[in-house]
Amino acid sequence: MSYSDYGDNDPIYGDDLADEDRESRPRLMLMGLRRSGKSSIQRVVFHKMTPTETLFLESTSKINKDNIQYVWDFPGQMDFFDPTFDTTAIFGEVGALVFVIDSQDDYMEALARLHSTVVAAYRVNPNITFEVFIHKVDGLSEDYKIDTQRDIQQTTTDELADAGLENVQLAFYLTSIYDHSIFEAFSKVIQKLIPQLPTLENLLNILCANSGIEKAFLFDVISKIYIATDSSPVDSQSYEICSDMIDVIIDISSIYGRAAIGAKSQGYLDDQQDQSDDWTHQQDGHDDYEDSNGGGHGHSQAVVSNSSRAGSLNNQPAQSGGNHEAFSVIKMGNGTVLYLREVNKYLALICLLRAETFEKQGLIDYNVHCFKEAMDQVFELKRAERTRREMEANQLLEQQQHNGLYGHG
Ligand SMILES: Nc1nc2c(ncn2[C@@H]2O[C@H](COP(=O)(O)OP(=O)(O)OP(=O)(O)O)[C@@H](O)[C@H]2O)c(=O)[nH]1
Repeated sequence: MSYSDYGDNDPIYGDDLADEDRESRPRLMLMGLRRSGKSSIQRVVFHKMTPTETLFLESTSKINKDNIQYVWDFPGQMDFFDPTFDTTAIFGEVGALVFVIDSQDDYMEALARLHSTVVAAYRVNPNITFEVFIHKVDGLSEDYKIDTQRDIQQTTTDELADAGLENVQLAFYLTSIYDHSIFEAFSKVIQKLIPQLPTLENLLNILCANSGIEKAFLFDVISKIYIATDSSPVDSQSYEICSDMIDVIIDISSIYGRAAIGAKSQGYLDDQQDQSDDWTHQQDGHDDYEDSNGGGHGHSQAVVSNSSRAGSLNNQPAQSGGNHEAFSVIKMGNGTVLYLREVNKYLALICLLRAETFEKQGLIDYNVHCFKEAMDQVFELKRAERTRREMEANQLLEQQQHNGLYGHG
């Protein structure tokens, strides 16, 4: 198993997903014209492919169901008006439909295709959330980006209104695989599909308010998508720095190992150590996480201190007992502190706070501990609910068998 694999487990719901739950997980569908960048997005976000490696991706010829991350990549040339295409089966189960538009190309054909896709999908399943990625914006100037987004947004909503679908909501994102924008956009898309989101946001709000934390993100460590954040506005820089912290911690763990990190190491990072934009991968067959080097964290003079007990953010297999306790603090030259604590095997809490606030570290540690307990309860409730449903189904079955026996008698 490579570091980038989740195995049969789920980053949000944990290790013990029932088959039924796995089936009913929200599906995310990537659609768009040929060469718009669908496979690249999937590979970069979920499989740690480097953006430059995507240059050699072959065209997708059949639906690529990425069961682990519940993302389906559709071939660009697929024609769902073909009578053999079962729209009910395809769109019926979908949570979000992400339509990718190549902004570096003439996008008129893509807009026509987007329109027909939305109309067809909405007819089958009005609960789908429609997300439009205006993609490959790395090649556009800032002004041109804004103009393109305005034009695409206007044309699409006008055409939908003309078709009598003014109630259909579309969200638009400017994305590129060459920076954080694709991860941020995916975070927002995934969050809409998590039923526990309001509870998680509330818990994060309470944590921030009681600990003087300025911003808190709950990250899926492997994909670096954040699945929840407190309700203060997200600025891209905060997201980027927290996302880069994951790279830093994984790098340091992989270089110095758990022993050194467990003994609370301290060191200085500077920009010079971070020349490479290239992410390299290692495998040891044990761990769930992928190593990555670099990632563009350009913040000079940061003091790093880590401690990790059985942490799966490092290169060692998690120890028995499930005590996932990777913990790390980075103090930056500008007086900001980054605080990371592993919540479970897949999720990490990363907070941004002022150095003065961090003087009360005991309070923050305690509040984070309470947050982790509350998180466990939220997902425990989901498991309990599932068990209850199973018991009810079994009882119903027994009842029916019982009645059947009487009927025959
Ligand atoms: N500049 C730039 N190029 C990108 C970006 N994303 C993807 N590409 C390039 O676009 C080309 C097509 O990408 P694919 O991922 O194969 O496109 P696709 O939509 O899956 O294509 P089909 O499988 O034919 O449907 C590749 O050469 C990628 O490197 C991006 O954000 N910026």
